[in-house]
Amino acid sequence: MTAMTPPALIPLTILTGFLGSGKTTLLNRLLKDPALQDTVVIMNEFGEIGLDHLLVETVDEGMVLLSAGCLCCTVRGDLIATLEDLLRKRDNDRILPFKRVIIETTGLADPAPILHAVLYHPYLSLRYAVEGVVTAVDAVNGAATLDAHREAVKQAAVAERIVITKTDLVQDPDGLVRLHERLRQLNPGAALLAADAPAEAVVSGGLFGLDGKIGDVAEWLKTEAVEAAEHASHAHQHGHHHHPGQDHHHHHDVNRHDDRIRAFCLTSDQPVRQGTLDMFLDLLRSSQGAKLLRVKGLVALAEDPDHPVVIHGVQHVIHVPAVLPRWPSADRRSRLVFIVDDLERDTVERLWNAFLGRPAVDQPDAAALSDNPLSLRR
Ligand SMILES: Nc1nc2c(ncn2[C@@H]2O[C@H](COP(=O)(O)OP(=O)(O)OP(=O)(O)O)[C@@H](O)[C@H]2O)c(=O)[nH]1
Repeated sequence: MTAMTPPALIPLTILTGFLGSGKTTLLNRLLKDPALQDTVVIMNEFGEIGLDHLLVETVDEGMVLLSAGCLCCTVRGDLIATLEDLLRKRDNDRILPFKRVIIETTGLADPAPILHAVLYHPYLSLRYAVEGVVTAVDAVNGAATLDAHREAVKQAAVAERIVITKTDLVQDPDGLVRLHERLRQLNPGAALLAADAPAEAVVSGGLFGLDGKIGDVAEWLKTEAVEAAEHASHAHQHGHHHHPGQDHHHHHDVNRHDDRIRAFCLTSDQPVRQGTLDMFLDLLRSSQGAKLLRVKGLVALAEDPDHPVVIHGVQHVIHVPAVLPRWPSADRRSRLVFIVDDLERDTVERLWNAFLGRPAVDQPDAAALSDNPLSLRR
């Protein structure tokens, strides 16, 4: 290998889910699957996984080898330090050249900062390819947990994939259908998987493939699903308007936590100038950063419309991880998918329209907004 060859990216999956949602049980199954050989699992403490029957040997303090060829380590210092330490040991041949990392978060963790820490670390981002967030949701207690804990709602909202666990214990099939609907509404872009889904389906699906090449961007973006959910929710609200009192239980399902989190998609048929896009994203993240749980996009730049740029953001950082050699499909609209917390679609849309030079009547234009971003606040 010459110094010029960048090392292959190591896929990294963040596994989250509320306390008792079944993360560890899921992980235990995944680690026995030959498809996930040479995986490193990072967790908070070994006690969690019930390793005894899988344990082969202790490799190092805080690191053990499991029978299926996986390494398991605990977080030492912070997560960044642990991920750096793993790379160092791997590069020095002190541990097997692991091919994948799974981070199991504690049940109360907000996965966004973890994602943020890895995605935007100057060195880690060159070595690890984030495959996304997988959230375990309990089929029996999931709805009650979402009602009671905002953290659980956020975990489901930012997931790329949601695994529904404990379906074998379900006694109310309608309740399970409602849970599915609720999760679809909360996070229309996420794949909903059964607890026995193939290991590969649970851990993979990120923007980058194992070879470090860009993967299926349309699959990653899920624009259609987000747009369809928006239309459905719009029609639903209008339906309610005209028929008050009908379909009442449906509304009761959607509580305040869910209501504050939204997924929506903004598009432009016209290519966007690079400077305009930069200013839009900059203003958005500086004024609303904490509320941006995820931002994903594919944008045609006016300067080079044949090579769309991929946009990825978590909270205050939005970046361009890749420029594509071509459009993934005939749909050449620029599109940005947002998952936001406590932020109105309208606020973001007005900003987007203003920068695209299509302000609605009585709305400030881009120049006015750049001078005074606060004018967006209602
Ligand atoms: N019947 C059944 N029980 C399950 C399933 N998944 C998990 N459980 C049980 O649910 C309980 C909690 O599961 P864990 O896997 O420990 O959940 P966790 O999310 O790791 O829990 P914490 O680490 O405490 O946050 C355990 O008693 C599991 O045996 C499932 O699919 N079916």
